Amino acid sequence: MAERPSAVRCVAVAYSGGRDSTALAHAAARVAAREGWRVVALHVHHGLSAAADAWVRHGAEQVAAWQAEGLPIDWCWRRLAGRPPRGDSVEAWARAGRYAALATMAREAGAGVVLLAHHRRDQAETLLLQALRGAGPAGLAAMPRCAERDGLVWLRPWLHRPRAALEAYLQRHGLRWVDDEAGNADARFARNRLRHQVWPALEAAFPQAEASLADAAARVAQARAALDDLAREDLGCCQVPGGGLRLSAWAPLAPARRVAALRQWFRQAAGRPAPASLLQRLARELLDDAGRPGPGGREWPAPGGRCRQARDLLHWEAMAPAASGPAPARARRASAASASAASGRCETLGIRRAGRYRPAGWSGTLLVRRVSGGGVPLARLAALALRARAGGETFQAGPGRPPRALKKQYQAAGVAAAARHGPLLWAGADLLFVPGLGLDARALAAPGEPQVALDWLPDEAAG
Ligand SMILES: Nc1ncnc2c1ncn2[C@@H]1O[C@H](COP(=O)(O)OP(=O)(O)OP(=O)(O)O)[C@@H](O)[C@H]1O
Repeated sequence: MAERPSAVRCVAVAYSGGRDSTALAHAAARVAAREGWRVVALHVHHGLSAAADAWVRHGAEQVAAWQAEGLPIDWCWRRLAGRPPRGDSVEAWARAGRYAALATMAREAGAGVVLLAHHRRDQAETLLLQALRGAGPAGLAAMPRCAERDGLVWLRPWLHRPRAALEAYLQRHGLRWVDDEAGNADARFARNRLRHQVWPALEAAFPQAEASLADAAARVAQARAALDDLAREDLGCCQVPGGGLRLSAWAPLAPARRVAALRQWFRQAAGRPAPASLLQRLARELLDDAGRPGPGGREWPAPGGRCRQARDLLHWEAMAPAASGPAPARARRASAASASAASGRCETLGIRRAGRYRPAGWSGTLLVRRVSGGGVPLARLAALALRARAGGETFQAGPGRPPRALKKQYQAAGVAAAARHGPLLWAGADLLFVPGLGLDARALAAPGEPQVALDWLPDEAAG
């Protein structure tokens, strides 16, 4: 039999202890027993509910009971640190922390795939909630069955399965689960209101609601993929090397395609989705009444930075995020990044694949090579800021070594002054790469993550 890729030898299941992920963890462990894999059940304690300690105990006991039955399943859990910042959405904070913790645990366990227990009812609810928020195609496509993120494959194997099928599975195998009764009843959360106040009436009036809404989401997902392709093609015709958007090439597009190309451009440049209001403003304000690019020198603030028009080009300028929390190293890095930004020399570059890149404003070529170890995660290059040294930056030369001032690192490594020219590469407040020194050890990818090595070739050496 052909050797299985190592990524599937250990499969992780995001296991809340609730009904759906209990069924999924059990089913995955049974398949793993047949196929000779291992499963690791990953649980996140959000530190938000008084009952969360009991859920951890339940999970550990359940997994031990499955082990005693001979199922190849391990248990791993982590507690999130901190609290949601004042005024922020508790749900969004918990979701972001949960996915980050799941990714870390999966990598540590050597799993390349993480299974999530969402099913067809969850998908139908997601579509409705997105519609009620006024979402566009990206939101209405609801949850993808499969996504690659942080070097992991996130899979929802039961996304097309009716909720009733999961209930039948639980009954058939006599499985027990925990209910987050307080959390599920909390009417502050939109999903709970939908579940308790709307869904029973909806299903009584439209018995096919679950299936039809999930189908609709799948169709929107297809349409969205096609629109994204078109937007990428359009963008390809108006983007310049270095990432800027050439407005004279963008202006002749039909209005809806202009917005789609802008959305695509922003996502690539800023590494996050554009707020709908920003897209509307840009689409309205970038062109004058005659449909020509307006005068340059204008800027539009945006989350994480700003869009700036310089004559015929629209650029993205990333700003260092405000340091969250007391970590002094982070604060130092952030202030170095903003000092660097303040020095005025900042270009942006979005890299999605290996190749040679010539960023505008710098005399040289950035060489990006796929490597299997010792590289930086490719995903971190999606929105790079290229800056000159501004003083105050620190660089960590190797894992386990202390970060030290860049100047000291150059001296220690004996890098000649001439070889120090070139841009520092930043992702947000994190320094990734320094010409002459290489990758900062804090930016190194985890084993198995898609990663690349970087080299800066000044023009005389670029060839
Ligand atoms: N605390 C958690 N730890 C690990 N995985 C989780 C956690 N909460 C949710 N998940 C994963 O995300 C999926 C969807 O989350 P959701 O909040 O809908 O689940 P739940 O209602 O808490 O639990 P379940 O889906 O198991 O009934 C879960 O099925 C599970 O795979």
